Amino acid sequence: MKPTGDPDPLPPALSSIWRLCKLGYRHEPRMMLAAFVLSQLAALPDALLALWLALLGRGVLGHRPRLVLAAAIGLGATATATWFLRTVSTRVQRRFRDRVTIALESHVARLQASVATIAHHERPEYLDRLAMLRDQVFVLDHMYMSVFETCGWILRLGVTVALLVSIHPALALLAVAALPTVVTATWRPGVERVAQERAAAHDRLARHLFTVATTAASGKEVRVAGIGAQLVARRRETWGRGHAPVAAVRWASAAWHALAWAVFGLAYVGAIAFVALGMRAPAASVLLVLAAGSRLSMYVGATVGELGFLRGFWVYGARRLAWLEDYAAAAHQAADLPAPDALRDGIRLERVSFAYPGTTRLVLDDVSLALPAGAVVAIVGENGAGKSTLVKLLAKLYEPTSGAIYLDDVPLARVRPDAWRTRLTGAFQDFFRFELRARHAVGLGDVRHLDDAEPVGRAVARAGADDVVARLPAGLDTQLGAGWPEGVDVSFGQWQKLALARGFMRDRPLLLVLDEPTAALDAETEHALFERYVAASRGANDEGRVTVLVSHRFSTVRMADLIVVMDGARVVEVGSHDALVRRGGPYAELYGIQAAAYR
Ligand SMILES: Nc1ncnc2c1ncn2[C@@H]1O[C@H](COP(=O)(O)OP(=O)(O)OP(=O)(O)O)[C@@H](O)[C@H]1O
Repeated sequence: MKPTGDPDPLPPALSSIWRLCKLGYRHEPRMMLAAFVLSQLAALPDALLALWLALLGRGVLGHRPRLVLAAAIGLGATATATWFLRTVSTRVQRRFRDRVTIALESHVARLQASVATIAHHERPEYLDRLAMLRDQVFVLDHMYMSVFETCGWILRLGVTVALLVSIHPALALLAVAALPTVVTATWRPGVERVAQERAAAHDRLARHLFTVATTAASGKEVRVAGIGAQLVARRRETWGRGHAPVAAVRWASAAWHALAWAVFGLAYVGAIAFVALGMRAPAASVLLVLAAGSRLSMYVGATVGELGFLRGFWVYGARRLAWLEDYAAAAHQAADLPAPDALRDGIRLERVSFAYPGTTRLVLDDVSLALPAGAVVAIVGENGAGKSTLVKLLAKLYEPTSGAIYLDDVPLARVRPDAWRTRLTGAFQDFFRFELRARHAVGLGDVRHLDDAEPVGRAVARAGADDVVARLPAGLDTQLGAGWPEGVDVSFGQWQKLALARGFMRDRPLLLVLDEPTAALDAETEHALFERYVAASRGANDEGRVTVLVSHRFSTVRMADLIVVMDGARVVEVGSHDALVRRGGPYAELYGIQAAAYR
């Protein structure tokens, strides 16, 4: 299974449920066993109620006081045992669910984070699956209860059918008459789910519009543009468009289900007539058929209801989870090598082409390139030329569609993503604002040193972010983000400097990627920063670290050892600043335009 291929089918239902059960058992073996056994025990007394009623009838009609007493004691004990076992079972189940929910949530979060590429964050069909799984994970613990309940109902059903067969074997047909309800109940959730999944894209859009209309991040632009009312109206319309077909499917499936219940109702009346008039059975037997038959309808209803619930909701949650497990495992399987300790020759791209998952347009087209060990390489080109994409491929956030990247002679595709990530660091133009204490917002760049003052201070200095920290009321201990108690907001440029510091946390990376991390800073600050950084990079760099810098500012770019010029998904020129200027090609032209603007 290739992470960037067609959307993989979901794994089969039964094996997914079994995997989820094993997962629960691995985390909470004793609680799970106790919850299961208690739920089955709680089911038994209830199923025997019909038997006590029949005995009671026989005792009363036959004037047998002992039988009446035994049946009355049996009825009393059943009621008490039902209440007691249900109470204990509910408590144990609640504890089991609380614990297993935490385990499941952590499992899903770990799986998502462990998927090396970010393709699954960008493909609509995967996003829909993940969105549904994220919603369901908080309630996936109910699936265990649903499985236990189903077993309990089947147990009750078995006991009840046995009681009916003890009167006449043909009465087992009453259970057969309930089959149409089983069919419709298992069919309904499937068709409803398909309709719901079709509406998932509308749901996601509706939720996105709601977030845009209500959150602080977009608040300023929404108000200035005055689009609040339109956003609300579009949200309502999107939601309606997604849900009208779902409602239609629900009505149709409900009609079929009602028809199936009518079939069972007729069979029930027929069974009573058969025993009372056809067999001329004693009144106690008729009583048993009446009680057991009515219970049978309840048990069949509950079993199919639970099965339907299991199938319609929990099974798909379990299947999505199993899919995510397989997806994460497949992404890891292909990569079995450790990251190299040092680069001897450098990083090589051989005929690399790339189209974003779910699209066919090549945004990198047959790119071959050598990034020498120890070099500072700048990538330049117009907007959309493919610079950031190239950086993302080097960071193994995506795999090339064709061609390969090599670290010396080791294919990057074979290097374990987690191992490669420990040897690379970087800062991106679309950095994330971690609203934590400033120390942690920087320290996250190397979690091993999250709380170490010295490495954090060094990274702040390297990024030239001392001035940002100096202005924070409590220095590195300041909470960032105005939405938090005592939190402060900082400017975009200040956020960017902190993100840059985060990128400088790792001490000896093999690859440092700087994808326009200073776009919000003025040209002079950027220039000074890189001058310092390039000098440091050319100094102690035994590991052959390659620095890749994407920038639109030629005053910075010219400092690089090697400049790669990209245009329309292709590399059009490679060389040093002087060589490229002498050559008089696209680089010289772009440089000339920018230099003239500054004169
Ligand atoms: N996640 C994505 N899915 C689909 N297409 C994408 C995605 N990200 C980028 N693209 C497309 O890939 C092409 C190259 O984008 P890329 O971000 O690599 O360009 P760039 O040279 O870094 O541009 P800029 O200078 O504006 O940052 C663009 O046409 C862009 O629209």
